[in-house]
Amino acid sequence: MGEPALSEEIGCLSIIVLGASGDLAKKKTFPALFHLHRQRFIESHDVHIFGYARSKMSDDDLRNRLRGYLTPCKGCEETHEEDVSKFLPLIKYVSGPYDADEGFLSLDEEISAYEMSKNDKGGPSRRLFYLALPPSVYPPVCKMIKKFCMNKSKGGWTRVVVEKPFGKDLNSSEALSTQIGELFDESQIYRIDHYLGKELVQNLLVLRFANRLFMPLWNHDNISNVQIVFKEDFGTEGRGGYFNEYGIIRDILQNHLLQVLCLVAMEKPVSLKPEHIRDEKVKVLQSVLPIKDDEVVIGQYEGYTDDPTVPKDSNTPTFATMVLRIHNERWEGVPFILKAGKSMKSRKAEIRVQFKDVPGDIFNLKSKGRNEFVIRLQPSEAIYMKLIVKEPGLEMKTAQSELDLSYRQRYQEVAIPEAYERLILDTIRGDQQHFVRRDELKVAWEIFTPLLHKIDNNEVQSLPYKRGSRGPEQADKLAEKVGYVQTHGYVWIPPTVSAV
Ligand SMILES: NC(=O)C1=CN([C@@H]2O[C@H](COP(=O)(O)OP(=O)(O)OC[C@H]3O[C@@H](n4cnc5c(N)ncnc54)[C@H](OP(=O)(O)O)[C@@H]3O)[C@@H](O)[C@H]2O)C=CC1
Ligand SMILES: O=C1O[C@H](COP(=O)(O)O)[C@@H](O)[C@H](O)[C@H]1O
Repeated sequence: MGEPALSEEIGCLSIIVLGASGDLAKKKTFPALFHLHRQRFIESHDVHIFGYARSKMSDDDLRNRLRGYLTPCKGCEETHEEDVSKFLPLIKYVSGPYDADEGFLSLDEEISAYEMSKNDKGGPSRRLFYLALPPSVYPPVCKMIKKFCMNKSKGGWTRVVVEKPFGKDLNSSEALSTQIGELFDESQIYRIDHYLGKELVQNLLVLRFANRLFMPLWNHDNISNVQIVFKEDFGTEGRGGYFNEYGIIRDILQNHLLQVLCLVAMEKPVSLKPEHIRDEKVKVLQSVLPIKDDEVVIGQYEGYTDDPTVPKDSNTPTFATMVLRIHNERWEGVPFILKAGKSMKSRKAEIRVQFKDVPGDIFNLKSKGRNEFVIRLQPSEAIYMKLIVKEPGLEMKTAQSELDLSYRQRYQEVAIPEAYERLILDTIRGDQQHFVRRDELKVAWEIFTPLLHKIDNNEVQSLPYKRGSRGPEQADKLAEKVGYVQTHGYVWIPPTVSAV
C-alpha cells in the first residue's frame, strides 16, 4: 500500500544503510547522515542507524571506519569532535547475506528491539532503507525487506532509496522497475540522482520561474544553443571494473545531465507539487528526438585500458558529446549539447546558455562574442551573465564583461549543503520532488538506448584523447557545427572580497 505525499515526520526513525561496508556508504551516505544529525534534522532521541553488509565487523569496526569521513563543515570545527562522539553511537552493524532469510530476520529483530524501546505505547515507526548496493542485488534485497523488515506499526512507513544506475538500457531498467514495483508502491520508492540535490540545480526552477527577466527570452527566438557540461580531471582509477560495464553515457549523461536538461527546458509546472514538476519533466523528455549518428562524438582517454580490470579491446567511452533536439514550440531548432568526460583538463559542471547574435549589429559585435548565461554547478558555485558593455574611457569601444553572482563572495557565511544531505532529508519528509519517477526513467532510457546498443556492438567507435586534454577535437567541431560560438580573449577578473 502507498502513502500520502508529504507524510508527517513523527515516530521513531530507523535508517538502514544496506551495503554499509562500501564506498558510497562511507563517502556519501553516512557523512550526509552525520551532517543532518549535527544540524538536528535527525535527533538522537528518535533515530537509530543500522549498517548492513556481508563483511564481518563489529559496531565499533564500522564506526572507526567511518570516523575519518565525517569532516567538519565551514564554521563547525570547534564542536566537531563532540558532534562525532554524539553521532557514532547511533550506528549499529548487522552482518548478513543479501539473498537469504537469516540476515534480514536478525536485521528486523534489531530494528524492532529499537522501536520497542522507543515506542512502548505502540506509536508509529518509520523505516528508511538506503540501498548503497550494486543494482544486481536490488531485487533480492527488496524481496527480503518486503518479507521481513516492513514497518509493523500503525501510521508509520517504509521507504526504499535506490541509487543509479537503474539498469543498463530500456529493457533491463523496465525489468528492474517491474520487479521492485511488484513489491513497493511508487510512493515508497526514491530513485536518487544526486545532481538533483545540488544547490544550483535546485535553483533552476526559481531562476526560471521567479524572474520576469528570463521568461520572454527563454526560447528559440533568442537562444542559439545550450551546453550542459560535466568534466572531471581524474580517470576511472579504482572503479575500472564498474565503469567499463557502464561508460560515461550511462554514468553521467543518461541521468545527471539529462535531469539538468529537464529543468532547463521544461515548461512551468502547475504548482510546486512533486507530481506537477515530474509531469513537466516527462513531457519535455518525450519531446526529445532520436539522437542522430552524426551528432555524437565518443572518446576514450589514452591509458584507460591499462587498468587490469578493463579489457584491452574495450570500446567503452570515457567521454561523450552529443546533441539533443527538443521538438516543441519553445525549443525547435535549439541544440542542447551534452558533454561529459573523465580525465579532462579541468573539473567543472556547468550550464551555458548562449544567446543569438544581435540583429542589426551596429557595433561589429561578432568579434566580441555572444551573450551567455552561465550557471556553474561546481566547483565555486556561480551564476553569471556575459554581456557586452562600453569599455570605460573616452573611446566608444565595446568589451565583454559580466554580471556576476559568485556564491563564495555573495554568501560568505553560508555553508552550502551536500546534495546527499538534502536528498536524504527529503526522503524522511516524504518529498519526492527531487527523485526520478518511473515514467521519467523510462523515457530517459528510450532516448539513449539505440545509441548505447550501437556503442556496445562497436558500431560507433570511441576516439582516443590525451589525459588532461579537452577530449577529442571532433567534439569541439561538433559544437561549432551546430551553432556554438566560442568567445576568444575574454578574461575574468575575480572580484576581491573586501570589508564594507
Ligand atoms: N563568478 C565567476 O566565478 C565567474 C567566473 N568567470 C570565469 O572566467 C573564465 C572565462 O569564463 P567563461 O568564458 O564563461 O568560461 P570558459 O573560459 O571556461 O570557456 C568559455 C567556453 O569556451 C569553451 N571552450 C574553451 N576552450 C575551447 C576550445 N578550445 N574550443 C571550443 N570551446 C572551448 C568552454 O567549453 P568547455 O566547457 O567545453 O571547456 C566554454 O563553454 C572562466 O574561468 C570562468 O570560470 C567568469 C565570470 C564569472
Ligand atoms: O554519479 C557519479 O557522479 C560522480 C560525480 O559526482 P560529483 O557530485 O562529484 O560531480 C562521478 O565521479 C561518478 O563517476 C558518477 O558515478
